[in-house]
Amino acid sequence: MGNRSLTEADHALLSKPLVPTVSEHTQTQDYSRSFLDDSNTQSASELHGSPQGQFGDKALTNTNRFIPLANNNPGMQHEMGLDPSMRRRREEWAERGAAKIIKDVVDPTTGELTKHVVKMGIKDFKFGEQLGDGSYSSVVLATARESGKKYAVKVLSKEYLIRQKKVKYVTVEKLALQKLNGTKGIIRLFFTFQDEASLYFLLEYAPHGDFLGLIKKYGSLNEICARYYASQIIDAVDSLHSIGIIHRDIKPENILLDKDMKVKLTDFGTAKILPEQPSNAADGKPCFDLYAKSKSFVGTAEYVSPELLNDSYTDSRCDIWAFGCILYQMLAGKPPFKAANEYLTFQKVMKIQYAFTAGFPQIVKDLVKKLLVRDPNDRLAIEQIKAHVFFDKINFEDGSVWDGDPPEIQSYKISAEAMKPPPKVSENDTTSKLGNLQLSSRSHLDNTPQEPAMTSQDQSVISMTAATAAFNKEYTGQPKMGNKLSTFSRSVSGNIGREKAQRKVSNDHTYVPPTSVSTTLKGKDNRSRSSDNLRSYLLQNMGEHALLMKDVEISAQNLESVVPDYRSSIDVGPPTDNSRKFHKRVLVITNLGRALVFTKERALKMRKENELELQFELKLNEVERMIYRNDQLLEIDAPKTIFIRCKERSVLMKIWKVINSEVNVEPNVASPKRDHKMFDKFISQKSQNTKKKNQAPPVPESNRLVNGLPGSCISKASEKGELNTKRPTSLQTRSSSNYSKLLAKSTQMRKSITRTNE
Ligand SMILES: Nc1ncnc2c1ncn2[C@@H]1O[C@H](COP(=O)(O)OP(=O)(O)OP(=O)(O)O)[C@@H](O)[C@H]1O
Repeated sequence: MGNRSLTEADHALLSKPLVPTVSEHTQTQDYSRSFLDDSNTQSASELHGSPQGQFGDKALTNTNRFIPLANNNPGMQHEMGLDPSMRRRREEWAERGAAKIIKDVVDPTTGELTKHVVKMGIKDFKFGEQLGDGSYSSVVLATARESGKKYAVKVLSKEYLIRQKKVKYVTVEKLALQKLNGTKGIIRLFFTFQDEASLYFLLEYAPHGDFLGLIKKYGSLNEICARYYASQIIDAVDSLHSIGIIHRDIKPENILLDKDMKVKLTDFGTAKILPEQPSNAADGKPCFDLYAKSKSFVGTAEYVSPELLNDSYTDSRCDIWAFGCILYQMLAGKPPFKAANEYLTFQKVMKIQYAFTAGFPQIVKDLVKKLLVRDPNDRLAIEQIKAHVFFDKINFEDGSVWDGDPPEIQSYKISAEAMKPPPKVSENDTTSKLGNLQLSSRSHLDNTPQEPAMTSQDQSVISMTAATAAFNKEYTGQPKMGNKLSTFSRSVSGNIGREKAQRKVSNDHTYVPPTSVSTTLKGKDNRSRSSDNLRSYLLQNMGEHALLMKDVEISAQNLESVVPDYRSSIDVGPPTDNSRKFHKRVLVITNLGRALVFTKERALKMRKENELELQFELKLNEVERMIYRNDQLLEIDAPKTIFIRCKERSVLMKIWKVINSEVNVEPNVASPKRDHKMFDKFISQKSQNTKKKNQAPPVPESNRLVNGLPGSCISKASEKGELNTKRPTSLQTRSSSNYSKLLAKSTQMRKSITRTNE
């Protein structure tokens, strides 16, 4: 044992076994009384004379964790070789640390049902494989000797908990799980017991592992799967919040999949249990202040909310942020904020610097954009999430979200459907859905009403149609390059700014095809109308939302002059930082063939950036062939022919790949010299170069940040480079003040390194 003297909480933990917490109804068991008695509570004086010191120290000499070994008869094996006093201690602990369960026993002769108190401890289970490893526990599969039922046992070393000052996490976890007992979507805690070295949480076994494993296995999840799991996750989060519990570390590893492949949230060690507020609600429902600020630095870098990093607080809305990250991850296969180390990840989160992957489904994108919002007040509330058009077919009220069979797991594949803008939902529909979700009954909405004036659906419709209308309007005028692009370019500040800008252009929420456009810009003559090398003309409007442009041509020369640092960035995303500049050059080809080309120009003197946007749409099912005219020009033959010229061959290749994945048209290589191999070679070279360019500046060995913190703070294991292969770990080991100091230090260090490199 370490030298640190025990705190009151430590004493309590060590002396008072964690007692049964929940009821488990089986034929023979009745655990309806979750807490039986405290008779096994040990006094402080007893504690000092307890076997803890001797046995615990011995058991924990080599490891911080005591993990029960897979065994068939631990009683026998373990007792062998123990000296009599140790054996006595062990027996004492088996008695003292056992959980006491009330069991219904049927008398075989009389048939009478009587209640028996049964003690359950380590000896009652066969331990099997290790299921997982957390930052302060190991989780092992256990089979009840009597019933053969499988459980997951979370094993926590007492000494480790005390040494690492994590006793309170265990207490919180136990209390939270007790409070949540029986709640859908939450892992069930049956009971807890302890022996001299460890605490044991007997948990419901989730045989399908964690959600991260599922995403990794399939690479991503399609919309159907994402909807299924996201609806369960958000419903579970809703339940937590309504019971006054904030999870604060929601991430795919903490979402388990039970035997029916349904969601079970776990790991409540860093949860916040809110005190109940006086309620005058007629239904007598408990009331909690879900907006109460908490300053603890908890969570996991990739899922931590920006308010914790920027303003050092969180409230229940950090769970909504994490939900947004996970939703993104389901479709994209990776979290939105991810960098080489925690420090860089934090930087991204703080700046809300993320980008949607190419082909990200529009409807989910619309929702994610409203979740990954810096200001928690602007983030959708749970009721608004549930009312989002993505969950249109989900009934959150009747519990059916938990009833249906899970869909066949499939990875996300771009489709024409996915690229459609989110359907317009009338305000009435949304209001009634929100109403059905009993908005008013939610305490956090009672306390701080959010303004659901504009639904997410409305906003997205504005966004999409206004973008098109804006484009049409601007493009029928004189498209100009560079600084002259006054009407066409815009400085974008986040999605909201962007939508506002678009709304300015189109005051109407619905898109009216601008028929005049097709007549003003028609035929090859239009090329000469352009004052620069960027030529485009609109042939006709197809359908309600389609905008078909022919001969969109961006000359390599032009691209170079407009975008000196134009690289093969194929990505889509909102402006990527908060400096009100649109930094990304984006080319997106959607399945509707809607291509957006964003470029930027930095006028050095003016320190201004201009953005240029081109769009065209073509119907993929009408694509007949694609031809590489040369390595900078791709011809797409459909009823109308589209030429895309771009200096970047990899861009063209990507376009071809995206279109090809839908239409299966082999590209003809016009020039025999340039075959696919050449393209591939070029692409791999290019991506290597791009990777190099995008890498963070080299950090001197001595100053290297490990896990976001100066290397000196980190143990050797991390320095060996295990960091990147590890799953994201929770930050709960650092206290808020320590963390702030370290973050400040690493920020400072980073700055000086960057300065040096500059
Ligand atoms: N009930 C369960 N059934 C199956 N596997 C489980 C169960 N509980 C936990 N696991 C596995 O063990 C891992 C660690 O569990 P858990 O997150 O509860 O530990 P922790 O020490 O609290 O971790 P963290 O570092 O996230 O705080 C999980 O990611 C999961 O893979």
